[in-house]
Amino acid sequence: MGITLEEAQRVMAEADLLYSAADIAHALDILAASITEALADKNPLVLCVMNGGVITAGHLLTRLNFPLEQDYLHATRYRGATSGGQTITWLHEPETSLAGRHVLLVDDLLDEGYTLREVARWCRERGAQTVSIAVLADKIHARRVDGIQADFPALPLVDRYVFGFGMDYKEYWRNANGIYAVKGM
Ligand SMILES: O=P(O)(O)OC[C@H]1O[C@H](OP(=O)(O)OP(=O)(O)O)[C@H](O)[C@@H]1O
Ligand code: HPA
Repeated sequence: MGITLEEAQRVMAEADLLYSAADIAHALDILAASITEALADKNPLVLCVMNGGVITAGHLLTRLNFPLEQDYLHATRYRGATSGGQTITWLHEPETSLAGRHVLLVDDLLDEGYTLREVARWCRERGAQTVSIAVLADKIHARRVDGIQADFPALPLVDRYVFGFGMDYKEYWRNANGIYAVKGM
């Protein structure tokens, strides 16, 4: 599953930049304003969906200037591959009780939707009063499963395989400070 350093370097050298760091910062400002309007008086529990959600959650949280609690979960479908099955693997459940809470899930990407649909269902099953979803990137295609959409999408994405700002190409380049599309994918 791993790739060589040379492949990682080649993928970056050949990639198309879709959104720069400045584009993302601007989109996150707007996203934070929408979330503030909806949740500022709701004492929300913000759950970062690891791993991909970590950078978006970090940048978003510093823009939310109201009382909230924060925790994380790790649910994965792709596990370092570039295509995933329909089964979600839980690697970590949040410690904080969800009962009666307004839960905001924060992730990098809504693609086919299996991951966040399952995570949202799991949160409701544990008694969350409401579950809303914030994503940095909302991929536009017809493969989205029924019953899932982002309440707070920051940026629309073309139907290509992307990396950066939390999203990985075979576990590399989550650290890229922008959103890039892999050449030919
Ligand atoms: O909408 P979907 O088609 O389900 O795909 C989106 C999910 O896939 C990625 O996670 P991944 O399973 O790669 O786990 P990771 O965050 O640990 O990389 C991403 O962070 C989303 O959670
Ligand atoms: O395009 C993608 N990039 C990275 N991770 C992903 N998980 C689902 N789709 C993607």
